[in-house]
Amino acid sequence: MTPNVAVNGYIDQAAELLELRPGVGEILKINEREVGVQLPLRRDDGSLTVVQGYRVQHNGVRGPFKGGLRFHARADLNQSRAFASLMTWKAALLDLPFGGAHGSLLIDPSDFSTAELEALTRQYALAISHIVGPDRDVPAPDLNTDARVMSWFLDAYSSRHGYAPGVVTGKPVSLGGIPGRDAATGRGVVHVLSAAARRWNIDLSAQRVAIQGFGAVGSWVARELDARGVRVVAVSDAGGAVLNERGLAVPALVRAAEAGYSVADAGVAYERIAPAELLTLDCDVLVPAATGEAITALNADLVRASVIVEGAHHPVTPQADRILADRGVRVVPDIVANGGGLIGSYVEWAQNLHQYPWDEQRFLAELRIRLVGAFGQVAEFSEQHGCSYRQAAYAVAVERVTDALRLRGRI
Ligand SMILES: NC(=O)c1ccc[n+]([C@@H]2O[C@H](COP(=O)([O-])OP(=O)(O)OC[C@H]3O[C@@H](n4cnc5c(N)ncnc54)[C@H](O)[C@@H]3O)[C@@H](O)[C@H]2O)c1
Repeated sequence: MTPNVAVNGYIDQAAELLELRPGVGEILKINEREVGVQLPLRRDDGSLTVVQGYRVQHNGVRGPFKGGLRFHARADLNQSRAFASLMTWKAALLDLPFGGAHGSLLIDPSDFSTAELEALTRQYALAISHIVGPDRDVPAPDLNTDARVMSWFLDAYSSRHGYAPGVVTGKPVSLGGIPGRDAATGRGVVHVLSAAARRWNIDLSAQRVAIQGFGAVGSWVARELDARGVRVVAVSDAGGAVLNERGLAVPALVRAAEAGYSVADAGVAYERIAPAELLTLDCDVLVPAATGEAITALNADLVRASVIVEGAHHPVTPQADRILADRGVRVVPDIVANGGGLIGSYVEWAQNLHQYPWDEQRFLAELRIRLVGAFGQVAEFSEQHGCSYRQAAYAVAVERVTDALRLRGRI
């Protein structure tokens, strides 16, 4: 099942829970705009090539579109459709004034020089400059894109439209980015896990946590848990996985990852396990923070954690979701759990619009308040309607977007 089909299935469930009138569910699934661009590039060796790019804008009734831009050879339009829709629901759930968007350039960035990537980014920015802007659509880094790519995008856009730092987020701090953004998603996952533990009367300090993925999200989940004295017993990355029942020395693993090593080669005497094994370890809390569709119908029966907090996008397939629900495993869905990055984008965009910088402490407070608030709303809806947290999260979000559509007279 593609992520797009999965997200549309969740919208159908929300429409049913909210008893929306026929036809509304279909309107919630369509994209307002899908733009394809073909970018000719003269390569460093003088040869010519053409690169395909997309920008998908899902639903903008609650604010400008917002969403990632990725460079990936296997990125496609369907993937962008799913991520754009997911972003609409995440923004609505967190009550941020954005709609969802997503874009991609279909390249393997390792095949291109820095100068070629810069030229492509600038061309892409100009090719879609009529549909982006601080009050239209605000791209952000995603897979294989970063603050440098956002700076090129900002510069190309500004050359045509004037100074507009709010056209992208995820910028360097000196160009209007915010300190603390890198850590926001991982820290946010831990705020949500803490709120869940409080609600379910779980003593977090007694839990054993396993984290799949040790990148921007997973490593910050580990750091934040470690700082709170919670035992991280296993972590993995694409190169391997390590386990220690007594708890891993997170700072040593972070140092190894920052130096470019796998956690499995960190030089610490831990038991090595296969990365796939981490998902079915004997632990209390599992944080999938690497790839989509990590937990499927094939391994959901084997998961031994009693709580899963989705750090990655769509790490649990709908079939796996049903198996886990039947087994009583609690799943905190991605649209609330990994919303910290989007809150960071919102704060960056807001400070760019006002030209009034936020300090890190103010941002961190906003992060906690919004995530804990959204988690509470999801939990209440779930308890009132006897539905899963995922169904509740989508229902709360769908209700907000539907309200905006109704008030604007569109439905
Ligand atoms: N960075 C953010 O702010 C953010 C926000 C929301 C959601 N997400 C999602 O979270 C996930 C992780 O994002 P990130 O920014 O940390 O990416 P990243 O590229 O920084 O890190 C990914 C990590 O996963 C590891 N990995 C890859 N395949 C693996 C496998 N099969 N088994 C174990 N580990 C594996 C990589 O080695 C790396 O450690 C993605 O799904 C992303 O879309 C990220």
